[in-house]
Amino acid sequence: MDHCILRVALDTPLHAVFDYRWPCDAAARPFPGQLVLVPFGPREVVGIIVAVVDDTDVPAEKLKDALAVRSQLAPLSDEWLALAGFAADYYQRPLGEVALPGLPKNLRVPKTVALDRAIKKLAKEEAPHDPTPVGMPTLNAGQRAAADAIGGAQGYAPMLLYGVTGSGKTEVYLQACAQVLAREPDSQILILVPEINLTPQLEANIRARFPGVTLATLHSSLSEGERMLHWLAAHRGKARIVLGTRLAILASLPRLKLIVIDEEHDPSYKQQEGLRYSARDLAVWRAWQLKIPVVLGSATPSLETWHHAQSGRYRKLELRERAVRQATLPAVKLVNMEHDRPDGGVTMQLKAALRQRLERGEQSLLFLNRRGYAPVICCESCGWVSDCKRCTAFMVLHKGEFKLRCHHCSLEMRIPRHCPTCGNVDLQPLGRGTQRIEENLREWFPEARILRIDADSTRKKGSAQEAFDTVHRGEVDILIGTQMVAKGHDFKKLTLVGILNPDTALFSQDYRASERLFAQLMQVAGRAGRTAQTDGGSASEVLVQTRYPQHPLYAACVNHDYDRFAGALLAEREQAGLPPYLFQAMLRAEAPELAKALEFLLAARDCIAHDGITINDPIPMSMTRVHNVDRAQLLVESPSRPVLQAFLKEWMARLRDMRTRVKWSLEVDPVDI
Ligand SMILES: Nc1ncnc2c1ncn2[C@@H]1O[C@H](COP(=O)(O)OP(=O)(O)OP(=O)(O)O)[C@@H](O)[C@H]1O
Ligand SMILES: [Zn+2]
Repeated sequence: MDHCILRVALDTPLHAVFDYRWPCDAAARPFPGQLVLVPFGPREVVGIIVAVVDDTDVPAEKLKDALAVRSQLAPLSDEWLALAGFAADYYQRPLGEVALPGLPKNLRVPKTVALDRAIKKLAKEEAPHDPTPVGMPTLNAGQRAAADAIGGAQGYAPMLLYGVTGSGKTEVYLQACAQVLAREPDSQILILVPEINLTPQLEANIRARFPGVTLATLHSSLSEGERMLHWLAAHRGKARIVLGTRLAILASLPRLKLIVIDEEHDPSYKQQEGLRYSARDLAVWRAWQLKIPVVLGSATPSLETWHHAQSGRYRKLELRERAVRQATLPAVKLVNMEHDRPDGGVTMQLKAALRQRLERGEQSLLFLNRRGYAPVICCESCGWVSDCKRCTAFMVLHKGEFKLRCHHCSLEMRIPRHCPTCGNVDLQPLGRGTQRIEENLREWFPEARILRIDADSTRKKGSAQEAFDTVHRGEVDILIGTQMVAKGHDFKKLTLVGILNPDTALFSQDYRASERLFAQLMQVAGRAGRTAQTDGGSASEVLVQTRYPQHPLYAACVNHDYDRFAGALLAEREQAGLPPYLFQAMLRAEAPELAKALEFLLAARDCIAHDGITINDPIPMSMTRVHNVDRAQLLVESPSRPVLQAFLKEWMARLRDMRTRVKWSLEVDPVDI
């Protein structure tokens, strides 16, 4: 028998593809995109065939045989391989490290039991496809125009759906989907949401509207069995709508015809470890590659997207009003904490507003982006504070569990009974987290039904969903939560939002902080007043507690004036030479001692000529130490993306050759500076 050479991408940090021999006749060669089981060191691993060739430079005695080709699975398409290839190139990672983690775990194991079972199960479920939507509401003129623009778009068409909170962007997506599904019987649509908690609401909407359409979801809380089935349904073209979080951008979708990115401004679209990709940016590339439309929806678009919309690169579709008749944007009011001094974190004015809502049976939401009871405890007699011994951070008080916990390295300890340095027994919590506000609320409003939603209260699988359902059913009077409650949710009975302590972000050294704060405030404010007021109901309002009521960011919030605020920020960025007018990459280094990390970064800076590139000085990261390692960073900038990309490629090759024990990584288009 003859043989061929399979060139295989494997999930390893090595920047290479690996050749294997595969005995077969010329007519029965495997295809690129097929999965293959190969020996790799002492293990057997699954890789992706990227090419099938006749010869290899690997000497015959070293060349190993591939063990099995997964012929029961159709090959991943050339387009999918190109997408993974682009992501690998752009983010400077090996192809296998990008492509393989995008596949369900059960596909990447030596045994095929799970795969075979899933294939059988899917074959049994063959359902007729009927794209006819049911119960579609009548759209208002703005929604209609937007839905037609999206549904009717042909070829590569990036669009920004810029619609105020509650303007009914979801309906626009659904109607656009209906048009695409009706026009192209085989088509697939990918819808991304930033956060897993937003999937159930949208999933229910989609199922209700398209009962004859197969929907697959892809997010991190699926079991491996479910993930395999859903992934396979997408890969085989059976799932017509795929709804997922950022990882779904790498789903195999052979007949993809439309991509929707909801809440496109959300930082969760950026993966913050390993392959640090932006699902939004990859979505736009994927649309360009496939020559299909892509919609980015938001009430507070990212400045990158806004910039493209202003320059005409993206088409701007606008929804200026709330979708529900008589629902209006809430009145945003600033409460000056210098005059109305908060007691227990809440001002008199906000307390009165809460009481009024309670009396009327309406819901309120308090937003505080800090979980735990108090961010730190201290000794008032000697000044001791609860530092984490492993991080540049405080140990947060979790009173109910009698624990101090570091939110960065997860170190836990019992709350000390007395000060570790002076023995004083009177240790005080400083500042407030959501748990402490919850405790205060229960004291002030003993009759109210109070619910806290944050990462701590929703640890158990399914508990977040349960909590949100409770709110939707109207069984909560006051909801207190972190950014988890701020996004996308359509709370129908909410008429008051209180924002407790937003000021700290005003003085951050990260130039993106104000963009983020503004978006967050507008988003959380947007949860209020989403339905028409019945007679006697309260007008919806948002109270922002601040010490800086003069700050222009708050003025923009009061006026719901995203346009002007974004315009001003963009002008500032242009003047200061910052993204989106400049392109960046961040090299980070970690070592047990800061000096070693800085030393590596200095060597990295000096190891290469860099025309057209600015390399800044290495600096310690603002949170320098995490889990006993010190971290430093080096920012690289260029006004030209291609110039930066070419430089990074060469630079990374040099760094990989450099012998160092320092752990380093590169982030392209960093979001946290
Ligand atoms: N044409 C319509 N007629 C009546 N109600 C509508 C219409 N379109 C949307 N709605 C309702 O308006 C509410 C807000 O819609 P949706 O949640 O889609 O807003 P959104 O634009 O996504 O807001 P956000 O940016 O805050 O997430 C929903 O309750 C929805 O059912
Ligand atoms: Zn720590």
